[in-house]
Amino acid sequence: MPTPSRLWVIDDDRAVRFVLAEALRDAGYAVSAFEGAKQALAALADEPAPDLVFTDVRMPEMDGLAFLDALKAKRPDLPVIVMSAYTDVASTAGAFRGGAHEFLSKPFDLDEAVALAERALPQRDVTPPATAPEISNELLGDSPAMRELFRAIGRLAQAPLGVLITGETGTGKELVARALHRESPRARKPFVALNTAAIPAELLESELFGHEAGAFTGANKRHVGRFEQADGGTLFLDEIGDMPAALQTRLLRVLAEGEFFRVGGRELIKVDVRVIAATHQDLEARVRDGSFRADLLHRLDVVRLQLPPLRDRKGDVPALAARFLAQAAKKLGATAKRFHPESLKRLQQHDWPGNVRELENLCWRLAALAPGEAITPRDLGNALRGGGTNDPGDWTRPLAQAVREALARGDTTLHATLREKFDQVLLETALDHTEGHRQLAAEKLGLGRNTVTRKLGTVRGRNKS
Ligand SMILES: Nc1ncnc2c1ncn2[C@@H]1O[C@H](COP(=O)(O)OP(=O)(O)OP(=O)(O)O)[C@@H](O)[C@H]1O
Repeated sequence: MPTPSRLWVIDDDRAVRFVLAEALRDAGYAVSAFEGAKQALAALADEPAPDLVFTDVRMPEMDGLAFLDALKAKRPDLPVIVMSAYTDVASTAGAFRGGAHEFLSKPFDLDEAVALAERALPQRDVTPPATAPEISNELLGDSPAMRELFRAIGRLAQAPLGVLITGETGTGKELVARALHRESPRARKPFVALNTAAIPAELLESELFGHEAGAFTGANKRHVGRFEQADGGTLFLDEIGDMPAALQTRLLRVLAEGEFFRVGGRELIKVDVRVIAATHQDLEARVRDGSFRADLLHRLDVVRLQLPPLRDRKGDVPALAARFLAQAAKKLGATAKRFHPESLKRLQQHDWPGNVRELENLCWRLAALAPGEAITPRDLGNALRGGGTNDPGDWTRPLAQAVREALARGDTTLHATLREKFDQVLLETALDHTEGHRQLAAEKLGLGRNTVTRKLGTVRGRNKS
């Protein structure tokens, strides 16, 4: 499996940064995002250079063109895409003079940005969404529940039945869907995944069914939807419980008839797609409260696969941990570490609310940060969530100091700016922790998803206008 190209996104606007990084990740790239050019330059000293960079121009500390100069001095061949809302000749010419590969004017279409990335990465091993990097992960597990699951996958892969995969977040629902596809007669055709919760409701319909040029403001070229992309193969609809009511109705019709119109289109599109849906929600409860259609549930839920949470199969923890440490070492080009037996015991005592994903993230952090070859309980104490020191005094003291200084300067907007900063740190850290997964970030912060979306700003809308 080729390693995905590594992309950097640098923008001080957190919303742009987030949606662009997310779109590029969806396209199969490994993406790191930075809020400023300085942070990106600092990262260049510590980690291998990326394959492609997207950078904004106007940023507070160091502007994108100065960054471009600094970057080109170190890496003359690295392609850089410069993004800006200022498309005057001076800015664009400045960018190209500085060696920019492309100029992307804001607001831009995310598809356009992804297409640009594709073109800017010549002769790379193309990793379309159908073979995103996670696929190299084989499902691992020796517990009775997992063995039963593997048998079910073997049986179900051959049958053209709808499958509903349920289980808490991070339990491996997507991995199971990929395995079902890989073992099926459709294996040579695409596997296309779409996370319903990650896409704003107003864009979801065109994401699923495509649109014709001019179908709505911002639709300047034809877009082929995920259903068409998955023709002959499998469409994985994650977080199906979050699908808006109108779209549930449309999806039901398409599933029943196997044909549809693109948004704004007249041509009837016929597809042969196996739909596998997943959810961490209790869909029966959603049917009862009227937010999910019973007939859609029945159509999707021909066979149900229930994934057990990691806390119910802690026997699988050591093998998973060893696998993740080995994978991380390989990616980081370092010698593999191992867990000290005492550390393994602690791992098995932990409750794993984020399931396998939480364990995987922990292993990656430890592979990078633990000082010795054997990971000690002390290393774990620092890395395991809930095991570290969480004294609120840690951050209130510097905050009080900053407030004192700002008051001394005569600042009168302190509450608004600090509150915004507070939200920003909270949201970005949570999104980073959940790898950009909004619903999960909202849950972890004890907020509603809508609140998180509102706080993040409606940048997609802004982008399209
Ligand atoms: N049994 C397993 N063996 C190996 N890796 C696993 C297993 N289960 C999950 N993983 C890894 O854990 C991570 C999370 O898995 P995945 O994305 O499939 O979870 P999910 O249930 O779809 O999560 P969400 O509901 O948040 O979308 C992935 O990197 C996946 O490779």
